[in-house]
Formats: sequence, C-alpha cells, structure tokens
Amino acid sequence: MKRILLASGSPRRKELLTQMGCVFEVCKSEAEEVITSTNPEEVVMELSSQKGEDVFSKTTGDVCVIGADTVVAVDGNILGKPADEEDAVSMLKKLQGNSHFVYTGVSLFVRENQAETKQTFFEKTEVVFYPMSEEEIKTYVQSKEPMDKAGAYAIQGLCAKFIKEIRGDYYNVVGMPISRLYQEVKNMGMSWKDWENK
Ligand SMILES: Cc1cn([C@H]2C[C@H](O)[C@@H](COP(=O)(O)OP(=O)(O)OP(=O)(O)O)O2)c(=O)[nH]c1=O
Repeated sequence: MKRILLASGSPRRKELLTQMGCVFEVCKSEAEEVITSTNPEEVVMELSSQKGEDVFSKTTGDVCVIGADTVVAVDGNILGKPADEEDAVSMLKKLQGNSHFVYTGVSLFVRENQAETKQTFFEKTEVVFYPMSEEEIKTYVQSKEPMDKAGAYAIQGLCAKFIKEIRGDYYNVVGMPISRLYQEVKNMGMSWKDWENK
C-alpha cells in the first residue's frame, strides 16, 4: 500500500489533510524556491512542484508526495510571507478597499510499481476585507499571526473578524484545497481507501 508524504512544514496543511481522513507522514522540503513567472497560478504550481519533486527524489518504492504553495495576488502584486512587521503592514494596506485572490498550487508525485506520474493544479479563491484602520492593522501585526502567512493574514485566525466576503474554497485560503485534492486523486485513478487506511 502506498505511503503518502506531505512535503510541507505548514501546520495548517497537516491539519487539513488530517481533517480529510488522510493518513500521511510529514517530510518538509528543503528545495530552493525558484520563480520564473509573474502569473500567480504559474508561481504556485512551480513552487508546489519544486517542493514535491525535492521530497519525491529522495524516496524509493510506492509513494505519493504532495507539495503545495500559497500566495496572495492583488493589483498585479504577488504577496508571499512578509519579511518583517513593516512588510506585513504594507501587505495588509494593499488588501484594503479591493478584493484579492488567494492561489494554492498542489503537485502530486506518484510512483506505483516503478511507474511514475505527476499532476499539478491550482485553486483560486476571492476574498474581500472590511476596511481596517491603521490602528487595527498595527494591533493585528503585533499579534504576530501574519508573520508566517501569505499576504500577512490568517482567515482562520484573528483576521476572521475582518473578512467580508469569500468566493471559492475556504480551505484553499488556509493552504490546501481539500475537496479539489480529493477529486484529483480520484481522477488519477488512485483509490481513496489507500489514502485513509495503511
Ligand atoms: C492567506 C492565508 C495563508 N495561510 C498560510 C498557508 C501557508 O502555510 C502559508 C503560505 O506559505 P507557503 O510558502 O505556501 O507554505 P509554508 O512555508 O507555510 O510551508 P511549506 O513551504 O513547508 O509547504 O500561509 C494561512 O494559514 N491562512 C491564510 O488565510
């Protein structure tokens, strides 16, 4: 039976895969992240692929490796994780008065009976914030919650009180589009039972 490896150190992705009943091991990628595109969908697919490939290349035998990456896109800017608190404030300001998009790319690397297959996809969710005052932005950044999150916020955390609208998959914003992942696993001809029972 296949081993499922999550090539991510994100605690959110670990929680979401667990929520969908998946039994897996975490093996964080150490790949250098190289971006060659300015399109957010291409960027998240490139990065998820690099993370997945790095872990997959170190495995043998039957395995499925999952790589993922999340970015926020607003007005032609791609926002990853903030470098520092000042950067977090500037990112949150960019998200005011406008809707923005959250992209998560997912790459699946499968080896079964020595045959290797790969699938990469992305999911896009639109998010609208209520206006945040300078004071609210400052207080939120001081909470440190934004520091390891793309776009400098966590929809699932303290930032929830500023979320006005969302169109698309909520779980995609948190870092893993779980229903789409399930569909892709089935489309690749894998048995979901293998993902749940080991
Ligand atoms: C927008 C948003 C992002 N995030 C998180 C999901 C991701 O963990 C993080 C984006 O960073 P990523 O670079 O996608 O992932 P990571 O560095 O956390 O983990 P790894 O590279 O090992 O896979 O932002 C939230 O938790 N909530 C949100 O609302």
